[in-house]
Amino acid sequence: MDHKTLEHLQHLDAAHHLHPFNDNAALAAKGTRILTRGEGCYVWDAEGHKLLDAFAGLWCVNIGYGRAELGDAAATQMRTLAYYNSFFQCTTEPTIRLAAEIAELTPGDLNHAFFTNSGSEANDTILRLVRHFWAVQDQPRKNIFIGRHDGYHGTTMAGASLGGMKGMHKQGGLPIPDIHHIDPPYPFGDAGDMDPEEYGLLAARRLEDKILELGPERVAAFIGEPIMGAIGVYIPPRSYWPEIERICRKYDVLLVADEVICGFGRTGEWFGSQYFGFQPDVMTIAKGITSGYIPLGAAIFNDRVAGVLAAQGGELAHGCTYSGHPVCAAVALENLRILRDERVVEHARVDIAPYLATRWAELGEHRLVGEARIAGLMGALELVPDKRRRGEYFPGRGKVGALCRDIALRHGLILRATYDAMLLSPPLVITRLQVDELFDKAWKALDECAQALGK
Ligand SMILES: Cc1ncc(COP(=O)(O)O)c(CNc2cccc(C(=O)O)c2)c1O
Repeated sequence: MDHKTLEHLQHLDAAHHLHPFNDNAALAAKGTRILTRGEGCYVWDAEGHKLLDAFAGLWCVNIGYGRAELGDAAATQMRTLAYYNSFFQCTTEPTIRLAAEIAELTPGDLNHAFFTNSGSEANDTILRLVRHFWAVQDQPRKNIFIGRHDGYHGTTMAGASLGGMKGMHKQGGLPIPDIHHIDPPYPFGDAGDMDPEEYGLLAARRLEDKILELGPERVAAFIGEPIMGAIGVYIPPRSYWPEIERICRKYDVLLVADEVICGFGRTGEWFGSQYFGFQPDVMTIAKGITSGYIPLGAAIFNDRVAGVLAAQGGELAHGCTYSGHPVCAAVALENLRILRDERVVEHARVDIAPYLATRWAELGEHRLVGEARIAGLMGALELVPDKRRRGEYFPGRGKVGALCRDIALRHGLILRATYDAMLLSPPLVITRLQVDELFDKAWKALDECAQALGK
């Protein structure tokens, strides 16, 4: 793109486009980066920079960029039937086939899919339908949801309320009533010298304390990300989720796994609940179901919940115009075919994840890194002022993360920064050679960042 066109587009963007999760005034002054092309694990911007996208867009481009088969699937469906709804006792073939495929892929008896446009809407859906599930069984007061502080479940009123991000609650008077939070499992910042598995049990038992505080007869469900992504890839000890599941079963609290990030291979298993060995009653998905090529989300219910809603729930007063959109469903089916036929998840688990873990641990040797943690193909590097003093952060938490992210970009590497943690989430199709390239660029960025800090 020539410079004149780029400047003109940046001007139009500043004048007319409100970016999500951005300081739009600062961005308008700086001018937005414009991405123009993607291929495999790389994207190019309008100035011709080739960038290794170690964040897969936004946790989502699992099969990598440039897979024309998905565009072909969209075009074919669009030409045949670009849209029809699932409202008036009807639907479309790709929608049916996708619901059946999800039932096959998800663990246990998660056999019933309600389609949405996003992960946020999927979490809105489970809040409404789980409350309805208890109400039609004469327990309308069993309507409280428990989530985690710092959890992320989306940006809608319900999604942001189920999440525990205080900055989001401040904007819009959240959380909405009857949503409570417990502290998350964050070993690096919270476990001190505790044995990791002991810490996992301690963190899980916060849920039992909260249920007993509120009264089991009031608590409808617990929602959590198997690994908390947006806050900084908080990987719980192995003991955490089985204990959460035991507590939920003990008090008949539904267990909701938010698999928007962890789903479709991110951990090396198809789902994060399989990685940690627990069975959700309800699951929400988005991102990897289409590898980000087209918007799609879904709330998946087990036979118990779907059975009660069908038998006693009457007409479900809930749905979006595009629930089960045929073009989105057709693209998702092609995405899942590639994941399955090319054994992307298995290859990621068996070959790439172990190699990535080795190289990621080497980055943990850097003088700026307090902890390098990883599970499957999602990880974090905690940047600290002194790696010998655990739990001590840089002043103005987040500034160093932003600096390191910007330096990495100059080296042609995209990593996300949350506070002073550098987050990793590459396409699942990343090769060993590209992992080496990621390592080299990340090491250079850490060195330059350390030098800028006088370390
Ligand atoms: C666990 C989880 N649940 C729900 C959502 C909401 O999905 P939608 O965005 O499709 O409504 C998400 C989304 N995850 C998300 C969204 C935006 C930014 C970042 C970040 O890490 O900066 C992460 C997510 O990570």
